[in-house]
Amino acid sequence: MFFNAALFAAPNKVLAAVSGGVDSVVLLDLLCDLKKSLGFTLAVAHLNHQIRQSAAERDADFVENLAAKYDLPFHLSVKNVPALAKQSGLSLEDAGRKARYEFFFQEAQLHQYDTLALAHHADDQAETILFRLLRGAAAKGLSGITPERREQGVRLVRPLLQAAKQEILAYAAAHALTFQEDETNADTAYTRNKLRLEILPQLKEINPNYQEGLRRTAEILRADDEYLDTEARRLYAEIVVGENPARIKLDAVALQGCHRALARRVVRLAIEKLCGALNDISLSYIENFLDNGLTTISLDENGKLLVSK
Ligand SMILES: Nc1ncnc2c1ncn2[C@@H]1O[C@H](COP(=O)(O)OP(=O)(O)OP(=O)(O)O)[C@@H](O)[C@H]1O
Repeated sequence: MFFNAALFAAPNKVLAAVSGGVDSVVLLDLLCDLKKSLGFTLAVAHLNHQIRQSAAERDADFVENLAAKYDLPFHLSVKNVPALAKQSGLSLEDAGRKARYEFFFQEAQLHQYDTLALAHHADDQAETILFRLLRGAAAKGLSGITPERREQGVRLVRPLLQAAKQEILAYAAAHALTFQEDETNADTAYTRNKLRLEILPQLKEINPNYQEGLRRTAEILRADDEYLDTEARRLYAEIVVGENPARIKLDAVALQGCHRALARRVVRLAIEKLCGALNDISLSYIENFLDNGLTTISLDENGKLLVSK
C-alpha cells in the first residue's frame, strides 16, 4: 500500500508537517487529492530550525508558496535550534525534533487540528530500526516508527510508512512536483546517511525483502511493547511520590524492587512526561539511572535534564 488513505475521514482537521523535501511534498499532494473526495480540513505547518540560515529560509518560503498554491492555511514558526541544543545539551538533531514536535502540538491544540500527518516512509522505518539497534535499544526503540498514535490529544499519522523512497520519487516525477533538496542528506559523515546510502543497499542485495522482515519484527515488538507499557503506566501511578512539570520523584524501594523490564519503562515514562515528544532517550541513560539508585528527574531553567538521588 503506497498511501494509507484509511487514516483520514470527513470530520478530521488535518495539519500536515511539510519540510519542503520530496517526502512531505508528495504527502501534501496526496492529502489535497484525498481532501477533494473526502472533504476534511487541511492546513500546512513548517518549522524553520535556523540551522543553515539561507537554506532554512529558502525552505520556509518554498513551503509557504506551496501552501498558497494549494490554497491552504500556513503555520510557520522560527526557532533557533543551534542555541536550544547548546542550552539543553541535546544534539542538533534531537533539539530540532523537540522544537518541531512542540510547535506541531501547540499549533494543533491552538487551531483544533485533531490529526497531525507526517511523511515518514518505509526507508525511514528500516533506517530508524537499524540505527537504534546499533546504538542499543529496548523493544520500544526497535518497534520503529508507529503508523498511528495519540499524543497530547492529537492523532499522529504516517500514511506513507509503507511506501519505499523510490515510489515517492516516482510519484513526484509523475506529478511534476518540485521540492527542496537537503544537501546534508548526501554527507556520509552522518551515521544515518551512511546507513541509508551505503549499508541499506547492501542489505537489499542480501535480502531484497529486508524491509518487510524489519516491518514484521517491528510489528511484533510493538504489541509486546504496548502490553509492557500498560503495566509500566500502572506501576508508575503506584510509585510516583512527587510530580510537577519540572520534577518527578519516584519511590526508591519500589523502583529497585520491581522487575528491571518495568523499572526501565517507569524511568522512561517519567523522562517523557518532562521532555514531551523527545522519544530517542538513550538506553544507557536509563541504565545509569537505575544502576546508581537514582530516584529524581528534573529539568533546569534551560530545559536540561538532571537526575539525582
Ligand atoms: N522543518 C520541518 N517543518 C515541518 N515538518 C517537518 C520539518 N522537518 C521534518 N518534518 C516532518 O517530519 C517528517 C520526518 O522528518 P525527518 O525524517 O527529517 O525527521 P526524523 O528526525 O528522521 O524523524 P522524527 O522527527 O519524526 O523523529 C517529515 O517527513 C515531515 O513530515
